[in-house]
Amino acid sequence: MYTHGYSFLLSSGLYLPHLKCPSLSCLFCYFVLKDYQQKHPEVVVLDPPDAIENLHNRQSMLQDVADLDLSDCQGKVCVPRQTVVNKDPLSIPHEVMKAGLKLPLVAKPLVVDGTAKSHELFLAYDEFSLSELEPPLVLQEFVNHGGVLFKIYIVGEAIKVVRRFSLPNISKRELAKVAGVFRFPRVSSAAASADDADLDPSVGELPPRSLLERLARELRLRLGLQLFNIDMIREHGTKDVFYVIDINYFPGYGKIPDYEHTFTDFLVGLVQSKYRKRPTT
Ligand SMILES: Nc1ncnc2c1ncn2[C@@H]1O[C@H](COP(=O)(O)OP(=O)(O)OP(=O)(O)O)[C@@H](O)[C@H]1O
Ligand SMILES: [Mg+2]
Repeated sequence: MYTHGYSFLLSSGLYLPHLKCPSLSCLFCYFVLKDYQQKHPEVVVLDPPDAIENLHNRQSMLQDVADLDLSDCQGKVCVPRQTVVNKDPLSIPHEVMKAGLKLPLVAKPLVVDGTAKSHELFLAYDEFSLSELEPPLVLQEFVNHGGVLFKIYIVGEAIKVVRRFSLPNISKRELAKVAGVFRFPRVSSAAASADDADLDPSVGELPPRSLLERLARELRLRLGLQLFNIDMIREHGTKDVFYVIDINYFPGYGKIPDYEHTFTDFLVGLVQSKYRKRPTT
C-alpha cells in the first residue's frame, strides 16, 4: 500500500509495500509513481498523480467548484471571490482593486507543497499593507461564518462530516479600526473538534445531506479523485449559502470517527469490483 500523499496501488488484490515519504507532495514520489504506472499497466492507480497535482495550486483547486451549478439543490455552494498575484508585491493593492475584492482578505500562498510556509496565511485589513506580502499569492475575500468550519471527508462514495472551530467573524467596526496584515495560526491543526460544543444551531447545523451528496459526487467526477476532503463554511446570517475554501488530497482521516471501517469498506469494495470485472476463463 502506497499511502503517503498519493494513491493506493492495487495489484491483483495485493497491496504494494508501504513506501515512506516525509512530504505530502513530494516530486520524487510523483515521478516514482508515474514511472511505476507506466511499467505496470495492470496495476490500478486509484487517484492519478496529475489529478492530485491539481489540488496543489489554490487557484486550480477551486475551479471545479466555481463551475458547478447546484441550483436544483437545497442550498448554494460558491467559492470566495479571489485573485492571484504572481510577482510584484507593490502591484497587490492595484490588483485587488482591479478584481473588485472587498476587505478583509485572506492571503494564501498559491502553491501548497507540504511545507509549513505554504500554510502561512495572513489576514489583511487594509489595501496599503498588502504590499508587505510575498507573492505568488491567492487573495481571497474573508467570509464571516460564525467561527465554525465543516470538514467533509470523501472516501469513494462515503461522506463523513466533522465540525471544527475556525476564525471568528470580523465586524465592520473592527475592520474600520484595524490596519495591517496579520499572520494567523494554522487553525485546522490547533482547533479542537467543535462537534461536542454547544453551538448556536444557526452556525453549527450541518449542511443538508442531499447537498453534500451532490457536491461530493460532482467533485469526485470532475476532480477525478476518490480520497480527499473539502473545507466548507456557511456564510454567517444565511441558512444555506456555503463556500468551499480548501480541498485537500488524502487528508488526516484519523479525525473522523470510525475511520477504520469507512476505509476498509472502501478497500474491500475496490477489490470486489476488480474481481467482478475480471473475464471468466
Ligand atoms: N475565505 C475565507 N473566509 C473565512 N475564513 C477563511 C477563508 N479562507 C480560509 N479561512 C480560514 O483559514 C483557515 C485555513 O485556510 P485554508 O484551509 O485555505 O488554508 P490551509 O493552508 O489549507 O490550512 P489548513 O491546512 O489548516 O487547512 C480555514 O480553516 C478558515 O478558518
Ligand atoms: Mg484547509
